[in-house]
Amino acid sequence: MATSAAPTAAGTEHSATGSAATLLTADDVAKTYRTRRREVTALRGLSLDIGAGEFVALVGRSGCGKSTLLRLLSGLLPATAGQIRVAGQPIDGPPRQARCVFQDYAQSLLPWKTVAGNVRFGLRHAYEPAEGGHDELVAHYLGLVGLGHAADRYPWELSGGMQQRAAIARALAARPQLLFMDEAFSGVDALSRAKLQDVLLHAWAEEGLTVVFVTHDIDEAVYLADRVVVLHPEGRGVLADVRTGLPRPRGQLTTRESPEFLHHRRELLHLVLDGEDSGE
Ligand SMILES: Nc1ncnc2c1ncn2[C@@H]1O[C@H](COP(=O)(O)OP(=O)(O)OP(=O)(O)O)[C@@H](O)[C@H]1O
Repeated sequence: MATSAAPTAAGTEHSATGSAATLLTADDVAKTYRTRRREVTALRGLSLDIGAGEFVALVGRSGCGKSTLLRLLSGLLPATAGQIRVAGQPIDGPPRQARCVFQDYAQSLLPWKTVAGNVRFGLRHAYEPAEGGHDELVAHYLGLVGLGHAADRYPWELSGGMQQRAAIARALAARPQLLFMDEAFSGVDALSRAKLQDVLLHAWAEEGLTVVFVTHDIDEAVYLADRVVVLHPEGRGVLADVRTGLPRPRGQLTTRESPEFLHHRRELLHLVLDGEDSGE
C-alpha cells in the first residue's frame, strides 16, 4: 500500500515508505464521532505504513486529528471505516505488542506503588517475557531512563519530568514493539523536556522500538523522528510524509543548529501553517 504523499521539495522525500518490514498499517481509515447532537468526522481517507524500528512523528494543526489517529493506531478507539493492522493482523482493541504514554503523567502511574513497583507492574504485563530476574530488569529499565537513584520513591515525590520518565520505564518494561506517545512531553518545563527527548532517543535505540509520537512542536518532531507525517488540517488524511533522516546520535545543540535541521523545521512549519508545500 502506498503512503499518501505531498509534492516534493528539494532535499526531501515526501513519499516515505521505509525499507524496514511494515509493522503498522492504516488503510483508508476514517473516524466519525457521534454524539446525540452532532457528528464530527475527525479523519477520513487516511493511509499510512510504518516500518519496524521507525521513529515517526505526527504533526498538524490543532484539531486536525492527531490524537484521534494515535488512538485508532493504538486500538483505543475503533475506526468508523478502513482497517488498522499490526504485523499484518487487523486489530479490534489495543494490540498486545503496544504501549501508550500520554501527557498526563500524574494519572498514569500507580500512586500507591514506588517507582520500582510501577516498573515491576509493567514487567508483569509484558508482551514478551524477558530473560533475567525481575530486580535486575527493574534496575535495567530505571537505568535506561536515568531513574536508578529514585527506585524507592513514590510518584508524588517526583518532579513532572521524573514521573514521565517513570511512566516511560514502566511502558518499556512491558517490552513492547510499538510505543505510542501523545504530547507526552508537553506538561513539563523546557529543560526537563529536552532531557526526556534524549531519554526517549536512548531507549528507542537500545530497545529496538517503533515509536509513533504526536506533538504540536515541530522542533521536537524534527529532533526526535526520522519521518514526520503532517496531517491535513481538515482531517483529509496525510498532507505530507517527510523523511528527515538527520544523522544520529543527535544532540540538543549540534542537531538543532545544523542546516538540515533548520531546513526541515522551516519546511514543516510552512506545511503546518499554510497547509501546503513550501516549494523550496
Ligand atoms: N470524543 C469526541 N467527541 C466528539 N468530537 C471529538 C472527540 N474527540 C475529538 N473530537 C473532534 O475531532 C477532531 C479531531 O480531534 P483531535 O483531538 O484528534 O485533534 P488533534 O489534532 O489531536 O487536536 P489538538 O492538537 O488540539 O490536540 C476535532 O474536531 C475534535 O473536536
